[in-house]
Amino acid sequence: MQIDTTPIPGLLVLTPRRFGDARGFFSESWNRQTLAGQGIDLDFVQDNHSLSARAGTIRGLHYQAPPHAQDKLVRCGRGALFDVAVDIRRGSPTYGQWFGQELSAENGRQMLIPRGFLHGFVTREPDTEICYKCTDYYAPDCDGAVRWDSCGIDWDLTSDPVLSDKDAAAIPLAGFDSPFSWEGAA
Ligand SMILES: Cc1cn([C@H]2C[C@H](O)[C@@H](COP(=O)(O)OP(=O)(O)O[C@H]3O[C@H](C)C(=O)[C@H](O)[C@H]3O)O2)c(=O)[nH]c1=O
Repeated sequence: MQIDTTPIPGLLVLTPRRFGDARGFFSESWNRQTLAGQGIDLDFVQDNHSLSARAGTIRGLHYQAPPHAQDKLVRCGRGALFDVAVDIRRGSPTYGQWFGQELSAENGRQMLIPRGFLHGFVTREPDTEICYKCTDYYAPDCDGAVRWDSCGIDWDLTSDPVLSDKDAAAIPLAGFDSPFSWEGAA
């Protein structure tokens, strides 16, 4: 597994090795033992999968607050998307900074997003599917959202995004009272 750092501490891009042959390829998209040997030991308990029919669909920016904060390992199963994480760990030297990465079925890249980040993505193709593992279960009472257009993210949109009502009504990052701190405490 190739592990690349990003300008934001803790936020990583993982690229599994692909074993190609005449049929196509095989890759291990996650192996806990292998990654623990590379210093990444996460216990995923839930696997999520969503399909977005239209290119230009934005889902996010979401977080799940403590005590049910989630680390996420995100990949694109079909199509292509631009995956974004925003650091909202109070006291972090990169608080409010964002990083984005093109994830596609073709490039096989994954984003490893620690708890303490907002997560969102915009689809680049129709019928794009995202699959991501989480280290805690869905907890609706801890679910939160920040406006997609309030963090200075360059989404590279060519038209208005497709949004859920929840995302369209989300609060801006300015004035947001983050439940996360740099030391990882709630
Ligand atoms: C997240 C989640 C949702 N749901 C149900 C609740 C709703 O009835 C329905 C759609 O939920 P939502 O509109 O929040 O889905 P997304 O807009 O794709 O939200 C996700 O997208 C961003 C990018 C994320 O990183 C989060 O995992 C998550 O917030 O699925 C569940 O049953 N379990 C879950 O874990």
